[in-house]
Amino acid sequence: MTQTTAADIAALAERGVTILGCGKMGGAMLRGWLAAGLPPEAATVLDPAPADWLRELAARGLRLNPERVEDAAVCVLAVKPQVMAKAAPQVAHLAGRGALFMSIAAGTPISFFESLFGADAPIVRAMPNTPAAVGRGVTALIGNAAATEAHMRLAEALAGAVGAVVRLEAESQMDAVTAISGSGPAYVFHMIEAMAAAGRALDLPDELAMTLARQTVIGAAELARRSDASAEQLRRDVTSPGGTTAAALEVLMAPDGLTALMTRAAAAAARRSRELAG
Ligand SMILES: NC(=O)c1ccc[n+]([C@@H]2O[C@H](COP(=O)([O-])OP(=O)(O)OC[C@H]3O[C@@H](n4cnc5c(N)ncnc54)[C@H](O)[C@@H]3O)[C@@H](O)[C@H]2O)c1
Ligand code: PRO
Repeated sequence: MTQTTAADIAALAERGVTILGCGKMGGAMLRGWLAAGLPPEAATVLDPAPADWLRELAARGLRLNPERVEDAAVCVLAVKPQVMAKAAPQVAHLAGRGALFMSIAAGTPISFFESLFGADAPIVRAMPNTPAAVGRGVTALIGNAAATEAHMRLAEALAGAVGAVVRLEAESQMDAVTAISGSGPAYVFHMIEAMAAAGRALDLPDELAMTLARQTVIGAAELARRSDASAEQLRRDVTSPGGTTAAALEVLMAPDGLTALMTRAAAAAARRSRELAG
């Protein structure tokens, strides 16, 4: 894991960061960088349908859809995998300026970007997640052969400004990473929905069921964050022998319970990630 320093952000601010596609994920990362001290004028956004908050930031110095981007320390590629081939050529010239390319697109392999930008261009493939918007993301990354240790540190500085960072040993791990941490926040949000639905099935009113489910997930996550105890120990701490939790866990931890279901779900996500590679 890497910690981002104010000096890292200052270095990025010098040559700027360009974001190609600033929707949910690119936007979440940009929010985190701005909160970490990146000045708006150091950010350039290329997006044909920018959100209102980006237009507002443009009034405070952010460069929005300039005719041409002259330079960037880092160019973040954050469009959907399906539009990458159409969108990425507009920043290909930055390879000649020594920019580091950082793709967050699911499924899209480094080789795809090498064919666009050249194998000499430093390219980092990263998989962040949306809690980056509140500085609680986790990003896994790996570089191509042209990415030096300095490039990797730069990518880690950017990702580290919005949460934890892990370096992968092989690009082949990326499909599994995407299935666990990239898509994972959606599983947790669905857990809130599922718990609320279970509460309604037990005759709780809608709003009360949702409040209890949401606050329970928030509280459990915060406890997991602050505690040194393992997830297993934290689970045991809730579970009185012969009590209510034990009764529920007998269902959830059955051979066809949550682990089996989660394993199937993550396998489906990893399969889809491999398919997106084309
Ligand atoms: N959403 C997530 O949780 C998440 C997590 C990790 C990685 N990713 C990856 O991030 C990328 C973006 O996903 P998202 O969820 O933010 O999607 P999104 O649709 O919210 O954002 C994509 C943005 O790209 C813009 N765009 C479309 N065509 C463009 C073009 N030609 N040039 C520039 N911009 C263009 C769109 O206007 C939009 O704002 C995807 O590749 C996805 O795999 C997403
Ligand atoms: N969102 C993207 C998707 O669903 C990638 C991980 C999270 O494809």
